[in-house]
Amino acid sequence: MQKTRTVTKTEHTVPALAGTPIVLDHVGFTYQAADTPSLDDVSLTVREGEFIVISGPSGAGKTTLARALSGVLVHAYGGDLTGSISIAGKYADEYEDVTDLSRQVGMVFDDADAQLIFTTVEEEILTGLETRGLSADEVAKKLDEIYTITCTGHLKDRAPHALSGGQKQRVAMAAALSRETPILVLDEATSELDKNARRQVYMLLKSLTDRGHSVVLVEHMTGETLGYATRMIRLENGRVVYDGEPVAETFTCPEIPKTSVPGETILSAEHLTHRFGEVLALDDVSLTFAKGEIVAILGENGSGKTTFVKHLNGLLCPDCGHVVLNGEDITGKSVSEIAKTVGLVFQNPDTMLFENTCEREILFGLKNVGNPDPAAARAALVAVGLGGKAHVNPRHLSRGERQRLALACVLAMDQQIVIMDEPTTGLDMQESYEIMRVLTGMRNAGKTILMVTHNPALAEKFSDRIVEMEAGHVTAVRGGA
Ligand SMILES: Nc1ncnc2c1ncn2[C@@H]1O[C@H](COP(=O)(O)OP(=O)(O)OP(=O)(O)O)[C@@H](O)[C@H]1O
Ligand SMILES: Nc1ncnc2c1ncn2[C@@H]1O[C@H](COP(=O)(O)OP(=O)(O)OP(=O)(O)O)[C@@H](O)[C@H]1O
Repeated sequence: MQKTRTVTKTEHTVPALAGTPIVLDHVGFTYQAADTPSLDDVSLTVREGEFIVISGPSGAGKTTLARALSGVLVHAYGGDLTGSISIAGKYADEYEDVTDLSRQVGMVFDDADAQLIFTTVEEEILTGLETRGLSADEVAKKLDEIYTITCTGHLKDRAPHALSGGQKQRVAMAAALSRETPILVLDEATSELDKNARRQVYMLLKSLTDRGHSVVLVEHMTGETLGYATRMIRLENGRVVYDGEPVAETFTCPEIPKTSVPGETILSAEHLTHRFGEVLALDDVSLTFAKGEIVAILGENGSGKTTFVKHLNGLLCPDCGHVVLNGEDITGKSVSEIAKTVGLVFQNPDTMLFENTCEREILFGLKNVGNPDPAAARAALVAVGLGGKAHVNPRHLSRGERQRLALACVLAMDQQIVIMDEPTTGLDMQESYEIMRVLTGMRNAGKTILMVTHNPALAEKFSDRIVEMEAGHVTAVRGGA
């Protein structure tokens, strides 16, 4: 039977202390569509000048905690809420709405697309600055500073929706920073940034906390935040299991034997060139891929990685050059024709999930290749650790769970070539290793795996070759593990 629930007002169990940025007192939350709580009796106080990093496995409740800390849980989500949330001296339900909250709390969530609404990058950033009552000179100076810090100046006249994934994240971050709110809550807001950009963001956040701002950052690459964060909170099953000094988290990297050697060439890209208007995204790129190998593609944001892989399954057609699959020129063929052999998991899994249960999601793809076998769908869910979620709506999964569901969809289709655009986004190191275990098993069975990643350590450890890209060019191809 369907339960009906609404958000209850937060209980005013502790005084909303003026001068204390955030206080959660015994907060519990169960989403309307869920049976178990996503937050369970969480109490914590965020003080001025703190830089808190929140870690935990996917589905632990980190995003839900970020929504509670920023107050949006009270104003934008249906469910059962217990305990009290106070922000900058007021209870969360005393704010009128999310806009009212946003004067105190800057929020950046992992889905940059949903946050970028203006027609140019400059407008996204200026809008925040203009809310602050600065003079025209001050606005111009701040704008320059933000461009420099977030490396977005060269994108200022571009349309935000037509940027690369990491470029969008940089702009969403720049827009939030421009408001200089006393509190910043960032939920996996650096997940698609290259390593250099991530470090720049951490440095910037540290400088804000040195000036008294409070920062809460949900992050899987916790090791990279050491030296910047002042406190670490680890969540598991909706509960705080660690709250203290930042520490290096330990993960066990599986030793997976390599039982195959790369075989004959299965796929080649020949002199691919692609322009988006003025932007030369790919410039004469040639690469070949063999049966039974894992190839990692690395490169800074906007270097052309996604554009390249979209040519390999027919999503993009080159201006010049060819794609050859199993000896046949497939340039210009449709995605559905190529899908029998080549599977692609997008950078943002949400763009490929639209059914109302996880099992149906996988069966949809299987129908397209003429094999709608529920047993194959279940086996794929088990392989990615979602065995218990067959009947759950994909929209009710956490980001990391959705990422794993997208992988299950291609796993079930059993294609010869699997391309994954950032397969471990939204996953912690342990879960990333588990994904690599699945991919390595496929490689050992003779399949070809291409993965775009911003995690050089994962690439070194698990790939047979590493391709490096820069400004639309391949700059290096070298051996991996
Ligand atoms: N809108 C929703 N409706 C129902 N259940 C939800 C909803 N959003 C999240 N959940 C469930 O709440 C639990 C916690 O999700 P949450 O997104 O907070 O986890 P997370 O730790 O941020 O995970 P990730 O690292 O994968 O993003 C998950 O089991 C998820 O399936
Ligand atoms: N639809 C589009 N319209 C215009 N320009 C685009 C479009 N998609 C990508 N670009 C531009 O093409 C270049 C390459 O983008 P691409 O998405 O391939 O980079 P990427 O290496 O995958 O980056 P990231 O690591 O940020 O995901 C970037 O300058 C980007 O702004």
